[in-house]
Amino acid sequence: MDRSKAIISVKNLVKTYDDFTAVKGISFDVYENEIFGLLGPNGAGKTTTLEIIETLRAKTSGEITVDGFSVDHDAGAIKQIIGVQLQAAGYYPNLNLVELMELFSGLYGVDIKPMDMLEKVNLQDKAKAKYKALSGGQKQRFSIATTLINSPKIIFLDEPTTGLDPQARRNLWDLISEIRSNGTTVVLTTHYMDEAEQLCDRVAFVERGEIIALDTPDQLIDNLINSGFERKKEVKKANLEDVFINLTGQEWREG
Ligand SMILES: Nc1ncnc2c1ncn2[C@@H]1O[C@H](COP(=O)(O)OP(=O)(O)OP(=O)(O)O)[C@@H](O)[C@H]1O
Repeated sequence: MDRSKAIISVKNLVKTYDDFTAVKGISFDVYENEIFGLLGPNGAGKTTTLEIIETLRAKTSGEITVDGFSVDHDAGAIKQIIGVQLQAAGYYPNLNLVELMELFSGLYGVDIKPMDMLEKVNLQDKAKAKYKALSGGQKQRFSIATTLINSPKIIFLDEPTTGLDPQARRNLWDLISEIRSNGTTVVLTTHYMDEAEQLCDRVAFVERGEIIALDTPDQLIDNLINSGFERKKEVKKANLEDVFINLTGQEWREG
């Protein structure tokens, strides 16, 4: 992560829906090549914020730049350098994964090798499968592959691991880390605190349209401990999820 360079800058972002204010003047930067998490309860305003940055939703007020481009004047340029997960409804049911990749690369106007994209997310064995025949984890991996088609500088992942089993989640964390290692900035939303702790360089807690904390997971935890907080119960060195992973193995096995 390069702290000297903000690749996304959000200043005083406000979004109102009729008389309801969903986002109440939030400001934050995302640094180049970090994994940045937006955390918070249902309805906090995470998806709204993401979609405004992605230029898919209009803001009410505030200023946003993405890699120096303004969402007000340069939405087209922003779309070229970001990767966004497509809605599953866009995955035509009669096409297999290779054919879908060909279709999407055509839409982006880029020339990619579909098998290379599928290999990036370890779905080469499913090249001829239809999307609906994939497991939950495989569907998510395919969806992440579609964000990489235009070799974006930044990808946005909205709850990438919701509904997945522990192995599939950990596999996806590895994939997201690998994407970052290859130089891509990642902005994600999640409800899972273990995910944020393991994966994110920095997290912003959003509640009722406001950012109530923003820092590295480590610093946020240290701040809490320094304030005198103590867990009521002694924590064991492993938890039930570790038992599950230990019993069932960690390899890719959702096929
Ligand atoms: N198109 C819309 N019209 C009216 N209200 C909306 C619209 N979209 C979102 N909202 C409201 O704005 C608030 C924020 O919604 P948003 O989807 O951004 O929350 P979220 O933090 O992503 O929640 P979740 O974790 O459930 O996905 C919610 O109260 C929601 O009902």
